[in-house]
Amino acid sequence: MIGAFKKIWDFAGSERKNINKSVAVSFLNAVFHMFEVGAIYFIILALTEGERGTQPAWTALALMLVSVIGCGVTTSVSKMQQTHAGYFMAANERITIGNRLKSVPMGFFNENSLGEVTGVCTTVLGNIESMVPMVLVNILGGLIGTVVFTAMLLVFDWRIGLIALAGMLLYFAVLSSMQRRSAAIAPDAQKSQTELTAAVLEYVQGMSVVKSFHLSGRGDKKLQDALEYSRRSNLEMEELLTPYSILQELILQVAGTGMMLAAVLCWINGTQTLAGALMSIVMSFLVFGQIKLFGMGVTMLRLAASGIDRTLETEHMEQMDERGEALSPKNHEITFENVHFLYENREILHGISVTLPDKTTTAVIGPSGSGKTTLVNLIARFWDTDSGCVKIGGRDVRDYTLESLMNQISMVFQNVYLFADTIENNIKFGKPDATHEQVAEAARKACCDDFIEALPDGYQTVIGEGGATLSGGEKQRISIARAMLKDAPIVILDEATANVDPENEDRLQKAIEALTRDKTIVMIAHRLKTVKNADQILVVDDGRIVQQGKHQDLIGQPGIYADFVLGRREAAGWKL
Ligand SMILES: Nc1ncnc2c1ncn2[C@@H]1O[C@H](COP(=O)(O)OP(=O)(O)OP(=O)(O)O)[C@@H](O)[C@H]1O
Repeated sequence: MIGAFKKIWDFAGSERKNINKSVAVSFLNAVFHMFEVGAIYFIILALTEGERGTQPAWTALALMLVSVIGCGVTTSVSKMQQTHAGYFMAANERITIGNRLKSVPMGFFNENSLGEVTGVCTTVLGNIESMVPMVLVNILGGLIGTVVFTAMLLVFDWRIGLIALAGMLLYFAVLSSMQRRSAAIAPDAQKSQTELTAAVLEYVQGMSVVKSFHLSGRGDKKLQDALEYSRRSNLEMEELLTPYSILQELILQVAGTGMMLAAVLCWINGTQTLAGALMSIVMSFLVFGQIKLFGMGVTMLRLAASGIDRTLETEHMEQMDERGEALSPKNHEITFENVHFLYENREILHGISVTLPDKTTTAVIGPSGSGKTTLVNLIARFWDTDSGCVKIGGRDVRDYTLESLMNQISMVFQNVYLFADTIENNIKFGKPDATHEQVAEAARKACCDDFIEALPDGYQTVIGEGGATLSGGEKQRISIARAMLKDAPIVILDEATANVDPENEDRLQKAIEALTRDKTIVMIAHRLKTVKNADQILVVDDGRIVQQGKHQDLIGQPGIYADFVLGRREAAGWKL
């Protein structure tokens, strides 16, 4: 238990002071509860000793008032501190995880870990948020209450106090055995929760495929398995805990009944006054109420601790080596020096060496799966090379901090992701301090101002998650406006052709031309026109650059390029 406490304490970080305050205030709360006991004692005394008059009632009333007001104030202050501590503890951890995610290699997301991280950020941290501060207050408050009431009972009548003590020790013994056994399965219960979140997430994201293939019932096998796993592990937990809970309740009932019987017997044989006997009976209820509070806290402590373990596991995500400095190179020439790259154990790029001169356009072409995307993604350190290096302005990309590297690069993907936020904020994403005028200017250059202004709320229109409420071409142009506003000296572009109608395509082309003026451009090109106009064409095949040069050089050579252009070879996604 000490270990679990320490875990929570370490995890609380800067929120420790609020937890401290909350515990201190709940100690005060226990003190105010004592006033209640005092009030009951005065009343019992007055009733049993035949004291007439209103004095005992007034004293009891005064004590009750102090107790009620004190308890009310301390409970609300303690709850506020708990809510604050819980909320910020979880929020800070979510931010830490978010920051770490920015510098994990993209391979991390390959292994299906995204659902797991989502599960931790939602379910697990949600539990920690609501549970952790309450756990500490319950345990400490319950322990203090138990010790104080037992001590009072022992002073009051040691025989009845001993029965309470025996009941308490038995209760603790059962609790500790329950803890040991539940420790073994609590991590499994946590794991089943995160797996369920991951499965639900994947199911919802893939809903269009599920629907189009009429797969409901079969296509959701993963979800069914996750539900079954969650059901099984929760049931297992309940099956384990229920007998213990019954046994604990039984012990308290038997000890309580024993205390009552002892109180009556002591009164009958004249070794205890009637007031003393009645008071012992009242105290038996109070002391066991505090023990229950403690027991509940300890049960939750185990769950909270394993939730923290699960959360901390995500902090072990592989981080990209961050030895970099904040650099801003004078020129933006990109060089690949003998680059080898592997996905897991499969080598995809086999010793690529090439230079992309400053302020020129390089078109990368090649068959599907040849390694084009992998190659350009190495520039932005989506991955790190396995040997060799990529340089910008003569410096290895690993010499840059991720932030200063990303300041040099704008990326426009085919699959645009827009956030469920206003159009203005989506455009401002790469430059949050941009003014509205700058946003509108970027939108104008990206040829998307007309459709934005036609929307009822213009730039303040909130778009659906992933840009769901916009057409493919509109999303593309917003992402170009975003890159335009960022105005980075290197632009990496996956030229969009799919699902864009001719009118949109024309606008899209104009937007791209505006974006790429005077920049170093690397473009995975799909349009012959773009390829023809490029300063340099790289033909990638099976992870190697097999041809390099301008259109007029390559068209005359036998090889993939001429085959593509002259239609002798299938050119997926090309618009010739
Ligand atoms: N994240 C990944 N994990 C493992 N293998 C991958 C990953 N991404 C791509 N690959 C593999 O690496 C090879 C090169 O993929 P890449 O996406 O770079 O090709 P591409 O030329 O861009 O293809 P396309 O034109 O179809 O987009 C392919 O065989 C692909 O299966």
